[in-house]
Amino acid sequence: MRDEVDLVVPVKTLDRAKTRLTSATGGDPVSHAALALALALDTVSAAVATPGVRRVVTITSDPAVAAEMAALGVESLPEPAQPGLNAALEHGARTLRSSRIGALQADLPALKPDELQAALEAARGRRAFVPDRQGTGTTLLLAAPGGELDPRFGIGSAGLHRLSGAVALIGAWPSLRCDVDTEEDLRLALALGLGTRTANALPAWTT
Ligand SMILES: Nc1nc2c(ncn2[C@@H]2O[C@H](COP(=O)(O)OP(=O)(O)OP(=O)(O)O)[C@@H](O)[C@H]2O)c(=O)[nH]1
Ligand SMILES: C=C(OP(=O)(O)O)C(=O)O
Repeated sequence: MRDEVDLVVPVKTLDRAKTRLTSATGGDPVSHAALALALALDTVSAAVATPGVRRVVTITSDPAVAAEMAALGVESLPEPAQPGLNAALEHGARTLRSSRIGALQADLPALKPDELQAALEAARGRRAFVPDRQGTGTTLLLAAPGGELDPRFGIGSAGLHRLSGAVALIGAWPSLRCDVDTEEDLRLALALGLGTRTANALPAWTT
């Protein structure tokens, strides 16, 4: 039987999301929100297309994000009363009660389903994580089957996940490791091949 996983994807409200990318869209809030939404939609579309992913649920209190996700057939849960990324992920994991749960960041616009699939298989049933391309952050965290997610996202999360006993998965998965926080990240993701929504929302300087 295939070892399938349910993924929780956290998405901030668009007016607060991706502040380090603000300059990329010249400070225009409408273009910025469109880019932040496109990053999340391309990430989630790739996750949905991954054979080992059974279900994807976003955690967001932004109705515009929830509506766009619903159009992809993806359910959204509102954020819990406790603020913060890890609280949102814990809430999602508790609500889903999946046999195997994972957390995927929502800013992977070049994500390729075959790379996500390869990482899921490399975990081989262990609690595991994929570091971002710099090796300091985390793009994917997987619980062991039946186990807790125990998310420790935030500054230096790769080290924190390692210290908490999760296995670091390092493979030739550039699209899975290329989270987009800055203009430089966006250029790298562009070179890897962006999803269509992000490609359409790109600022003028990329063309
Ligand atoms: N639901 C929810 N998602 C969050 C929260 N904080 C961060 N995220 C999401 O977690 C992922 C990783 O966060 P970051 O890479 O720091 O993204 P960000 O906070 O939008 O970007 P910056 O403002 O530049 O820090 C992104 O998908 C965010 O949307 C939160 O409090 N709630
Ligand atoms: C929250 C995280 O993302 P970033 O470092 O991209 O803000 C993380 O990697 O834990």
